[in-house]
Amino acid sequence: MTPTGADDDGGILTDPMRTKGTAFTAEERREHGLLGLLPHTVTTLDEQVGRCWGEVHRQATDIQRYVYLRGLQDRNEHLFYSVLAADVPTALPLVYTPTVAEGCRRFSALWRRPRGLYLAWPDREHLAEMLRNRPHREVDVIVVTDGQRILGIGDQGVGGMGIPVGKLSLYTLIGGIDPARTLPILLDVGTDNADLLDDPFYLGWRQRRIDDEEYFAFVEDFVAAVEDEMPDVLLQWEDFATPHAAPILARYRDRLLTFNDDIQGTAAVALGALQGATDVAGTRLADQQVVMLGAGSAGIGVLEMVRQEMVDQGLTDSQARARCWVVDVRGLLTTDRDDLSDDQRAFAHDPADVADWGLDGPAQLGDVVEHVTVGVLLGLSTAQGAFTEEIVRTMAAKVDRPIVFPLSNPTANAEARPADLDAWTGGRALIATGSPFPPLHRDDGDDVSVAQCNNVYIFPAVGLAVTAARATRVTDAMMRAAARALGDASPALADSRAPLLPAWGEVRDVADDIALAVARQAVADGVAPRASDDDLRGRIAATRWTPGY
Ligand SMILES: NC(=O)C1=CN([C@@H]2O[C@H](COP(=O)(O)OP(=O)(O)OC[C@H]3O[C@@H](n4cnc5c(N)ncnc54)[C@H](O)[C@@H]3O)[C@@H](O)[C@H]2O)C=CC1
Ligand SMILES: CC(=O)C(=O)O
Ligand SMILES: [Mg+2]
Repeated sequence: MTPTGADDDGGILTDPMRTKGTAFTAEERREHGLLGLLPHTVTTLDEQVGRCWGEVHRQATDIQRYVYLRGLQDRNEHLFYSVLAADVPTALPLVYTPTVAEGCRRFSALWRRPRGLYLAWPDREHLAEMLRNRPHREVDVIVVTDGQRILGIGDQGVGGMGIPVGKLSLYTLIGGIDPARTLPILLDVGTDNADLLDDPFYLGWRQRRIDDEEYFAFVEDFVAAVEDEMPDVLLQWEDFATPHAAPILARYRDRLLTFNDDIQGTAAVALGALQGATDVAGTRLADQQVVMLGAGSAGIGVLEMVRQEMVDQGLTDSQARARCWVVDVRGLLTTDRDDLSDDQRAFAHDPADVADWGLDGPAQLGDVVEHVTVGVLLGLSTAQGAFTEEIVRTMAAKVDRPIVFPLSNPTANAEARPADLDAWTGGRALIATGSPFPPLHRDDGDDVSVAQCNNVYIFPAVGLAVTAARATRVTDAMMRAAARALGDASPALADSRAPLLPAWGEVRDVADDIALAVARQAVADGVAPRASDDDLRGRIAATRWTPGY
């Protein structure tokens, strides 16, 4: 509906980027022809925020809170971001993991309004036209998924769109990217989820996924169309299945401004958290045996950065690899397996390394923990409860401060619950999780927060950095710089009882610090124009969008 007042400016009341809702003043109501279209009382933004939080809390379930907040985002973006900013720790689990998983599962049933672009395979001849139909001309950041591996809940088809939408709202909340300059994209290439194919209300292209030859050709056409339409945009790949994620990154990382969040963002946050953890443990990463449960793109991506860090700390490449152990659904990665990709094979052990363990079949996680003095146990496996009491107690019997990160999302997929890890290790475990968990209770009555080791600490800051610095590529060194800057901000460095990662209340300031480190590295790597630290700081501040009328 367009108001028809004397100075009608084309629907300011219903434009989510410009509306103030009940906060339009009496003068503004007259000026824009809104008189009579709103209830009499003029409210402040703070009052609106209070009213909205009241509504959020009155909802019966988290998925209802998610639906309410998504609706608010579609109605009034300034108010939506003001609401999130007013209570980040409460808001984050509602717009992101774990609730967003349910939002993706029920995407078709919950459909309200369009947001972003749906690029479906049957429309592949019209990619350029579809990109030109984007709601906002100038775009700084795209998050794209094909919905095949959404968090740890598998193929959600078109419902995967919940993830780009959620991630981009955090680009704005934490990284200060103008919401009108963000674009969520869903590549709809079908789904292999039988429930969705049978669902009469499924809104995506109701076919099985296309084959790999067609798939990679479609992705190439998509990238080419993005290059034509938005040559400077940051293109973030999100929640692609492992067989597609690494090849896509390898193909495009030197061609445009792009990164894979699950591979590189996860690696950077994990390394940042490990910096605090090893400091508290009084060791170096290079002195640890590191076990990764899960050999998907996330697990291998993290280990690759762990390997680089160990080499930086003085190990040779082969010494570093020898300290990394990867266990997947079949067992330990060993060089005699014929089901490994090149990325996985790079972390496979010689079967001779485990020959004297006396095993009948492949070594499992329990075997590795029994025969190796494991200091760091990481989980990116989607396997709920895989860090069992026996495994954790065995590990904790050999090291003073076991570092245990169950990183799979959403909450139900976590490899262990922090309270259990804490109990099994007598409070010695240094813990970080992928999704939020309640704080740990201490005997002295204190509650200690559990760090949420999630790539949300990284991607908004990287987006802010490349936008501010006008970078043209995302280099490995830039992701390492992000990890170091995050690690430097670990509260555990100053207080060994504190969480391994900064509190959500500080996350925007930390994002500024990470962005400066990343931008500086972009300049050093020659992928951004020369600029002094002061220039970069100024540009980061100028890029930052904050909500308000
Ligand atoms: N905390 C964070 O920031 C992030 C967390 N993740 C989480 O990581 C998880 C994995 O993601 P991807 O690597 O893309 O998935 P993926 O499905 O490609 O890989 C899963 C891996 O775990 C292994 N696995 C599955 N069940 C297992 C079991 N019972 N025992 C041992 N290994 C098992 C599989 O063999 C495979 O190697 C997801 O839950 C995702 O939400 C991913 C990115 C970021
Ligand atoms: C956090 C994230 O990117 C994931 O679980 O896939
Ligand atoms: Mg992801």
